[in-house]
Amino acid sequence: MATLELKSLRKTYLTEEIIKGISLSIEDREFVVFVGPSGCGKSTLLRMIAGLEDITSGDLLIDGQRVNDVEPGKRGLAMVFQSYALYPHMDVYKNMEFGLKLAGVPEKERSEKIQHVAATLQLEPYLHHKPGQLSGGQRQRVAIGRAIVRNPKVFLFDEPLSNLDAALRGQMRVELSALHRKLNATTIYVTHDQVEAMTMADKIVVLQKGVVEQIGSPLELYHHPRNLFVAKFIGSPPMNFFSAIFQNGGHDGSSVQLRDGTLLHVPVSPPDILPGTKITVGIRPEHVELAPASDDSGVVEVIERLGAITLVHVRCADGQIIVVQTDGFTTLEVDTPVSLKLPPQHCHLFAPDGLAFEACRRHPLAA
Ligand SMILES: Nc1ncnc2c1ncn2[C@@H]1O[C@H](COP(=O)(O)OP(=O)(O)OP(=O)(O)O)[C@@H](O)[C@H]1O
Repeated sequence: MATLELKSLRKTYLTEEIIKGISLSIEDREFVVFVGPSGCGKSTLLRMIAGLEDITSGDLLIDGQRVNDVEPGKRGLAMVFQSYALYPHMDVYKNMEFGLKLAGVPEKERSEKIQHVAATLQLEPYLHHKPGQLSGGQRQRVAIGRAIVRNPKVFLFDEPLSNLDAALRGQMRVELSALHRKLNATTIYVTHDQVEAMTMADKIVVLQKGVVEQIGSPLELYHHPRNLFVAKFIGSPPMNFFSAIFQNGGHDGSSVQLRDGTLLHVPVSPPDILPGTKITVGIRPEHVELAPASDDSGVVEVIERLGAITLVHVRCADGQIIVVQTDGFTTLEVDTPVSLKLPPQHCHLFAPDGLAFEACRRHPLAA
């Protein structure tokens, strides 16, 4: 059982503030992913939780106890690093045994734990191999096994899959999710890869420049991004954006005019902005509708056939490229003139400060 609470955590290196007052609660057994672009502070935040970095100000609570000054080994956490950090001269068994030995666990118990974890992670055939004789995925499993044998209250993962190739990353994502279900331990996972965040997390924390941009379930972030940053960061291929002019609005929605003159009435309530304000309309590739056209308002420039789906890149009259996701059977060809339709119920509106207009519709799964 482990809950964590971060209360206004701050971290300053010399004069530069890297973590700028982060507050969040992590529930028992939750799988929380910190995601954000390189340099946003996610590893620093994880290391502060692990006790590998001092906390400049704020409180860190584990199971309700303030642990700011508790040394790393006594926090009940285990961390898995991107670099695996295995001892090269020790075999797999000894790598997993090392921490247990230090903790004074008797030999019989050590052996039982290691055998059990090795079976869980399918590492039994490699127990007497050195790390240099293992593949990247196997090494990562050893690093995870070394964390598991210590039976920590909380697992911390710092970009554990980024040294693996794409296929292995996909496989390890599934394995880690299954492992989390089996171990049921609170987990904090750092990545810059939004696909990892979307596929593994119960809760995603999107960070930028040391502040939290949004916290929510994967689908909440996908369907209801709080601002332009989250809308751009979550989703692959990313959301399309158009500039538009806000006309007027009320409780039932907002009227906006696109650059080509099209009027849209989008069912989201406007913030306090004036008619004539320049805003941004966003729509995901799977929501844009394509139709054959006789004029040259849009032309298919590139077609990416991915099997089950096809991504159609359309060049609009103003030169902007819009990506449209269609099914795998589309007969469209490059250079075909097409028109784009933006169903208003799927449009997101963002005010000049980047904040999303208040959503008055909810996606059924984005609780
Ligand atoms: N020991 C340090 N001294 C000074 N600045 C540091 C130190 N460690 C990290 N930083 C700075 O803090 C910022 C956040 O770094 P951090 O490693 O937490 O980012 P990140 O989001 O994990 O990035 P990445 O995905 O590239 O690992 C960066 O600008 C980095 O240069």
